[in-house]
Amino acid sequence: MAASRIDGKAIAADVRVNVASAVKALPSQPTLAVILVGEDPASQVYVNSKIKQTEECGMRSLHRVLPANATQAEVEAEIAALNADDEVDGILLQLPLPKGLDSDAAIEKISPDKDVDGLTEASAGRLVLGKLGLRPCTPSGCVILAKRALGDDLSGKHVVVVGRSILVGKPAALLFLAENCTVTIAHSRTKDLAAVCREADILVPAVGRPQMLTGEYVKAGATVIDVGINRIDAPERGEGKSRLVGDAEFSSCENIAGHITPVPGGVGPMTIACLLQNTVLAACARRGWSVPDILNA
Ligand SMILES: Nc1nc(=O)c2c([nH]1)NC[C@@H]1CN(c3ccc(C(=O)N[C@@H](CCC(=O)O)C(=O)O)cc3)C=[N+]21
Repeated sequence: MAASRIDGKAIAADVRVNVASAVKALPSQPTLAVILVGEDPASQVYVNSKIKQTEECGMRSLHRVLPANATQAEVEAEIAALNADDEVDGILLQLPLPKGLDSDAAIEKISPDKDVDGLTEASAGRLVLGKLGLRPCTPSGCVILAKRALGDDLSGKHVVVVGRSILVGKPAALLFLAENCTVTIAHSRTKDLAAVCREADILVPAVGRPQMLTGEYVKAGATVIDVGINRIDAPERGEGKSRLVGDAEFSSCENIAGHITPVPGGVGPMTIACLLQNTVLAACARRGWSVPDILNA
């Protein structure tokens, strides 16, 4: 029997509706600042959709564009100015930066209070220590999707995260651990990866290899939350055409899994929804407002 699809697009829209109601309940409008360095077309598309969705949720958005040949000091000066601007609640530095710039060093300049991507050392430390803080967006989206499929209580579920990246794999493992899951982090050196993956109640492929995890990696009835967004050639659609696929091979996994996220329309839209939610949370923490109930659900 085919797995039921977890509709990330619809669930992200639900999250944004909640964010918009939360914004209405606040004393004033939160502001998200997005810094784009260079003219990478894919980054421009992402940034534009972040700006559009920020405004649709009733928040202010600031857009800072630096040329591709900007220096490290210029990028960091822009961050410093936004840190110092009391109107700004969240700062997002669009990644990747052009070659020659040090993104780790730049991210570290973002005030942890405004770190809506959850990527600074302070945010990572708070996550590890179980302290209040801003959580990385893609992993938060994965937890929300798993809860929509399985219910809010994930305790005791065996989660296998495949991939140990700083951006996704590691923080996803920690967020599922905070939900009282039993967590395994598998990676390129894991022995008999398929057998490890077949132990998973919730399988989270986050390796960046198109369609690597086939149905053989999935336990019958398991939930697959596919983090991969890979663009591959699609000659069947015509010369030079491409399409997006996940790290899981959808057609074979769909026959075995109980629930599965599609790509596109799965984790991707949740990343931006969680960014908007983080902006509200950052505004509340910075300004001493209580978090509207609708976001505590
Ligand atoms: N500081 C920073 N924070 C980020 O969160 C960040 C970043 N830099 N740089 C780039 C990556 C990528 N990313 C995506 C967000 C949404 C979709 C998304 O909504 N994708 C759609 C498909 C979009 C399409 O059709 O191309 C989907 O999966 O359905 C994808 C990718 C955020 N990133």
